[in-house]
Amino acid sequence: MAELTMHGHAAKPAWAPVGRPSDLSGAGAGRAFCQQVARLAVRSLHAELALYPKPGLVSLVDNGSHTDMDAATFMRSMFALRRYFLRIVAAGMQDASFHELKRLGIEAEARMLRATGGINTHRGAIFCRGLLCAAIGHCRAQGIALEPVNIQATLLANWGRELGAHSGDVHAHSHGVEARQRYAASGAREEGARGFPSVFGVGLPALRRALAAGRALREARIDALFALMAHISDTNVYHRGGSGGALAVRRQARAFIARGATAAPDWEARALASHRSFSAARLSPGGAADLLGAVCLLQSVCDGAP
Ligand SMILES: CC(C)(COP(=O)(O)OP(=O)(O)OC[C@H]1O[C@@H](n2cnc3c(N)ncnc32)[C@H](O[C@H]2O[C@H](COP(=O)(O)OP(=O)(O)OP(=O)(O)O)[C@@H](O)[C@H]2O)[C@@H]1O)[C@@H](O)C(=O)NCCC(=O)NCCS
Ligand SMILES: Nc1ncnc2[nH]cnc12
Repeated sequence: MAELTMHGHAAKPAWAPVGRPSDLSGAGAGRAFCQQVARLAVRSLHAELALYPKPGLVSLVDNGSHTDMDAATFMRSMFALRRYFLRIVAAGMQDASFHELKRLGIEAEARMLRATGGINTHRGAIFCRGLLCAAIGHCRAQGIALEPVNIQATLLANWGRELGAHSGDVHAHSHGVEARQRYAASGAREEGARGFPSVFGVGLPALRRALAAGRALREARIDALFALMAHISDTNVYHRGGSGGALAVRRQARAFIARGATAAPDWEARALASHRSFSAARLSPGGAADLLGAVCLLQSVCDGAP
């Protein structure tokens, strides 16, 4: 979205800078900004879903490792989250407390589960992208340039302390909790507590590098996904494949990257081979998929990408 290209405020936004939080309740510039970021957040959910091939993951082409959800399930979830993103950008603009963001996140999870008939499509996305939206809103309200480094710093400065202490009170028996207990694996909570270093320090740089090297957006997103798979501790992978599965995911992703990722002429065949082998083993890097979507959101907000 061209209007959101605001590196260091160099490009002119299509609306006046937001000065007053009261704009949010009316049809003013604040509301327009919230709507646009919410649209980009939903679009980032779609970008992640539409990307193919993604090892073991659901796309518009097939269901990968999943028997209980398909692209239609994700689309229903996506539409159910529109208002959440709008509200959480607005909350960030209005200096909301962590407690308020968490309340919005929990409410959004309930809406997602209603829309999908109880299937967890986007819990990780609700958490990570919700916090990013709040930080983007806060930056905007404070006149801080929408650059990745500022968004991450804003996230940590405003909600980092509570994120660090965010423990078992939401889902005491989640797959993430189980992975932590059984395998000492970190997951979404640890990512959040550190300001999503995998998004800012791994996924986004991989995507930008691929684009700078002249590759298309699709290839750049594949590179970002494999970079994330090689790097993160994905509790969804631990839940389905244990430590052996987690090791296999990292190894395959590293091998893909070592061969040049999407710069290699046969990258698509190798990504497809990973997709088939993950699907056969029921492995699903859902955490990496969520973080890839967050990368797509940041790229559209900070770089003005589609
Ligand atoms: C902090 C919470 C988000 C919860 O975290 P917790 O540690 O309790 O873990 P989970 O409940 O398991 O959910 C975490 C989801 O985050 C994704 N994820 C995994 N690893 C990482 C990672 N390293 N970094 C970032 N994100 C990660 C992952 O989401 C994807 O997996 C989903 C499928 O998961 P699951 O249902 O476990 O597995 P299935 O394969 O469906 O299992 P079967 O039943 O088929 O066997 C997939 O859809 C992706 O979304 C994890 O699921 C949370 O508790 C919390 O606080 N929430 C409310 C507050 C909130 O959102 N606030 C926002 C603003 S503060
Ligand atoms: N495309 C996808 N397939 C499976 N799990 C996911 N979690 C987030 N995106 C996903």
